[in-house]
Amino acid sequence: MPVRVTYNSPVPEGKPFTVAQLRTINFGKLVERDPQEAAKLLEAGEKDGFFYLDLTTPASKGLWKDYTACLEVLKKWFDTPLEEKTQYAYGSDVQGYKPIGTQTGATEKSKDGFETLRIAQTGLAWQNQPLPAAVLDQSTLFNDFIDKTRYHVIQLLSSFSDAMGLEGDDRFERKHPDNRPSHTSMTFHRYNKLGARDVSNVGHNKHTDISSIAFLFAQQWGLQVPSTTSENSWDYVRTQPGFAICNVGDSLRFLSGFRLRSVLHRVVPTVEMEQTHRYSVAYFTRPVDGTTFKDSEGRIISIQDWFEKKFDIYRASHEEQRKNTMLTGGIEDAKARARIHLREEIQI
Ligand SMILES: O=C(O)CCC(=O)C(=O)O
Ligand SMILES: [Fe+2]
Repeated sequence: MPVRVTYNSPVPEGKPFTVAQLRTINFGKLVERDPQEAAKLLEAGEKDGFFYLDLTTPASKGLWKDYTACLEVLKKWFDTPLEEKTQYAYGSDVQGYKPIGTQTGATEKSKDGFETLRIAQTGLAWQNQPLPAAVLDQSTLFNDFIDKTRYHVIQLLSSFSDAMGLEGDDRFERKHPDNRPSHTSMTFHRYNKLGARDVSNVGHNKHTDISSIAFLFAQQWGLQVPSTTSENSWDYVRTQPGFAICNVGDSLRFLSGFRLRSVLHRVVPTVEMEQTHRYSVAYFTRPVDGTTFKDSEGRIISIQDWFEKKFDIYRASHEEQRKNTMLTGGIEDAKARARIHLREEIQI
């Protein structure tokens, strides 16, 4: 029986849709080093690869509030003319502006439907690729937001290490020291509403993330993960205020010897996006430069190489993307897909 709900639907009224049921991890309990919560985190990492992180306790230091304040700044900035925004398009995949349509879209032959402003880990201070004044004028706010998000991610990495019994240099957080360069980046996305993009610009094609952990703030429908039950069908990920949506990326999958799951996901236009832009903010945490691991093609590869190859694949044609395991990490077969433990059928 469909469940009655009170929130908006991603699809036109009366049409059914399915929602992935993810585990929720309490950040406060991880900080207290509660072994049961760390075990639950490990289970979420092994089985689903995606989980909610409850940021509503004091342990989160007001992170959600910082996110909403930064988002307001970016919403205004995204509304400035394209010529203004392209001044910040440095061709970098960690810093500055990316216009719409540079990657493949969610449907065959389409291009992506989102623009981004990226802030590299130390990017607020970069003189050679400066960020827009709107961001630099609020650098304390943005620095706080990045630092607090990072604090959460390092805790997650440390809790994964605890739950897996890792010691010394094998611990995941040890691959992410603050004082070494990395390709970590805070990324603000705007998925343009229908009138503000070409119809051939469609969402964000299926992929796994390069990151060790991707830490997502979103308040609107659009994100999907593969359905547990049928090939080629997808479940929506529900957003909840005060909760981040976290996922394991390729780097952590590889560093964990394939024990943790890096899950396929994509973003599709929703009914809301006929009228309204969709915004999401992702902190893509990447191990420091020089970190190596065995990838899904069996090669020993550095994080910088994986990063470059993966971005080439994000930009390649759909046909090119199908030629190897880089885009999806080789996890598209039915067995690998059928892991997220429950789903809910909904009709509004
Ligand atoms: O916008 C989202 O909800 C997810 C974005 C995403 O998957 C990505 O940028 O890698
Ligand atoms: Fe992603």
